[in-house]
Amino acid sequence: MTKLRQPNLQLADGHTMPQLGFGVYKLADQATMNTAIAAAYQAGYRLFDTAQAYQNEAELGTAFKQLALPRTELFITTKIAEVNQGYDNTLRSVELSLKRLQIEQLDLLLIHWPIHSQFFATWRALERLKAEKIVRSIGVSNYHQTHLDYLATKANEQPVVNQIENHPYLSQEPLLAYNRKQHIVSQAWSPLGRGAVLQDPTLIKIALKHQRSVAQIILRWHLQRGLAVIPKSQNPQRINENATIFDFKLDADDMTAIARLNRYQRTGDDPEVVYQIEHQYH
Ligand SMILES: NC(=O)C1=CN([C@@H]2O[C@H](COP(=O)(O)OP(=O)(O)OC[C@H]3O[C@@H](n4cnc5c(N)ncnc54)[C@H](OP(=O)(O)O)[C@@H]3O)[C@@H](O)[C@H]2O)C=CC1
Repeated sequence: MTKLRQPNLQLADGHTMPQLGFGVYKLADQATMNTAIAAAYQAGYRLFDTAQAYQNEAELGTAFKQLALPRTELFITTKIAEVNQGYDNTLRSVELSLKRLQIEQLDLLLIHWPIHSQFFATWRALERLKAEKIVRSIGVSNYHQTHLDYLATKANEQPVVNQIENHPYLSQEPLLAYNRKQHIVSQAWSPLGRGAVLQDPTLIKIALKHQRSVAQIILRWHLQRGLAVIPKSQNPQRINENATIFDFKLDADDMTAIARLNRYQRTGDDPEVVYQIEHQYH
């Protein structure tokens, strides 16, 4: 078995988190999940990122069990779905997530999207789950600076991770700088832009120069900016390819060229819009 040789990032709460993780969004049936998780574990991934909204926590938990992966080696993240926000709903929904995942404790629990009406109630529930050691670390996802600032006005614990959309067409440097300033680790979702950036001529040129795939160049770019990444693939060869990114380096020219590709292009929803639309109804 490939021995894990990948870095951990230090979190502000004293825990650590693998910099490379495996996203399981859209992995649906048990056979596909088992194949993907087996390939990912073999390739050295230890962090697995799911969410209540993906409706595949049960399949992920079953895959861990059927493949007999040691719990102590795994770092498991899930996220509170919009419909489960609020204090009591969050507590109840986490109990169900743990059952589906067949585990006693989560390594990281995130609020999936900033929802105005439930903002503090959901966070209070996360703080309680952390105090009760049901969750080791707590964080947020899709939070902009305004949401982080708003949360900070009443939170006892600050989030240690902000999982945000990030790829060469949406590099979000100001938000990354703000996360850093607040000692929050930025974790890139859709790190490959869901495939949208893979045909970019600049990236293809850099890939040819390093004799690597475009996906590897992008993931390496994330790592060198200090981000955590959670690429998804259901193809064992690509799963392995995406993990083979610790044995080469991009130079300053490559980093500058990739930084110039930013064009504010999202693959998913804009958190500001989600927050404001929801705000109108409360
Ligand atoms: N917090 C949030 O709101 C969100 C979090 N996420 C998380 O982030 C993870 C990753 O994001 P996701 O949206 O899936 O997008 P990614 O950027 O990881 O891209 C996944 C797509 O790229 C393809 N792909 C993967 N590797 C390669 C490769 N080496 N070469 C060519 N194509 C490749 C995959 O196809 P194939 O499977 O066929 O290889 C798939 O279509 C999710 O699984 C989820 O865990 C995602 C969205 C929102």
